[in-house]
Amino acid sequence: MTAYDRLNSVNNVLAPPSSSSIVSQEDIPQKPYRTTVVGSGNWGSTIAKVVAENCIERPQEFDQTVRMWVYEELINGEKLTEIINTRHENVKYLPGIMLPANVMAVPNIVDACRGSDLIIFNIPHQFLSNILKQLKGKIDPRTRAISCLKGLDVNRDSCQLLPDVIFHELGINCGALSGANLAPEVAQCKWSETTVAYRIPDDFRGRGEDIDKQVLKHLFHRPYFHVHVIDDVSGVSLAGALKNVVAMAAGFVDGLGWGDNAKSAVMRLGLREMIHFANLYFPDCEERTFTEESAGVADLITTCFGGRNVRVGKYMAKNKVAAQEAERVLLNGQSCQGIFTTKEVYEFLSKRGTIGDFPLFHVTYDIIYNGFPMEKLPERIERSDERY
Ligand SMILES: NC(=O)c1ccc[n+]([C@@H]2O[C@H](COP(=O)([O-])OP(=O)(O)OC[C@H]3O[C@@H](n4cnc5c(N)ncnc54)[C@H](O)[C@@H]3O)[C@@H](O)[C@H]2O)c1
Ligand SMILES: O=P(O)(O)OC[C@H](O)CO
Repeated sequence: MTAYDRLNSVNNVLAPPSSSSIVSQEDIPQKPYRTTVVGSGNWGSTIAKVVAENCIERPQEFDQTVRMWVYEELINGEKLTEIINTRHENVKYLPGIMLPANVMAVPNIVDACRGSDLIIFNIPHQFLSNILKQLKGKIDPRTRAISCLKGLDVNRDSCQLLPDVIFHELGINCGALSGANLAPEVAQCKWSETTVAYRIPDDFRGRGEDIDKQVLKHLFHRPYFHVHVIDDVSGVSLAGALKNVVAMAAGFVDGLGWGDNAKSAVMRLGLREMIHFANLYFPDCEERTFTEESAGVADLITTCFGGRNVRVGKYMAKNKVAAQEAERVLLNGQSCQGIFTTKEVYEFLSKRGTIGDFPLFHVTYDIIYNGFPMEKLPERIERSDERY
């Protein structure tokens, strides 16, 4: 039985080898590209599964083993890495889904990334700086990266997009993957789209020698996961981060039982503020990424209907509890990024004196962090809506 047959007998998700799997001689690397996924949460494990399926299908292009860095923890006395490597299931963060046997869980971050041609970062963004500290100085600068994170890096003086943070800390070119992608649906091979953004770096080594857009498409595209590759790394990253703030507000409206019209109003203004934020602070973003790509409006819609952020917001409204309590009760260790991003966005905009231009972002912050009554959300939006 080949590796291909073995994987398919478990997951039944592989496309039969076809002419579309054939790559031109020029694009076949001398040594198949090695890939690492840094992160093994709900989305980290799902992306590892997607990538591992493609590695099996494309043995000339990709090394068969996909290393997945796992933040080690004990589950009923057993190491999570051992569970994944023997039972091929991430029982804590993606239960009920078989991972391909070529996903190899690795507990040491440096070992997981050593010799990789492409590192796919996929962790909750509050852990990124610590991860990058451990990798700094240990990664070959010819390595390339993709960030699947949805978040921002805000400190006293700046707001940075996460692919830029990865580039600054590790010196490696980094693109982004983001879209309307609720992990449990993608993990079950339910059809969806995503956006991959990548800019070819100045030191590109050539076809068959380096990661390019075709390589990324071959690595991420599945019959159930359609990839559109574009250049706008900033737009893809920023949209993925800001939609989580809007989803929190959509959750409040859900929890208050205000209905779909109210939720649509929140989403409309949210999209407007996302684009306004991009225009003010990241003018290299393309507006059409927000309005036409899966990473933009489609992600906003899915996240406001079925994501963890909206569920946390809803639970807060229904049960009158703090965001962190809702996250703890609902998510079993998974992370609600909107709690962090709402604060980071508020702090950044306040320092620049522009928070008044962002009434939805502002009131969402006040509800989560200052106990502002969520029933008064419409007043805050209405008053400020005429400012731009
Ligand atoms: N889950 C989804 O549906 C989904 C879809 C698209 C994008 N995303 C984005 O992908 C990123 C990763 O999300 P996720 O769903 O995989 O994670 P998650 O919410 O499931 O978070 C849990 C992960 O955090 C890890 N972790 C816990 N403590 C840690 C520590 N101290 N240091 C490092 N790691 C630690 C856990 O091991 C686990 O892998 C986020 O930016 C998220 O917004 C998520
Ligand atoms: O579950 P959420 O709210 O973190 O959203 C997950 C994805 O970002 C949706 O695309």
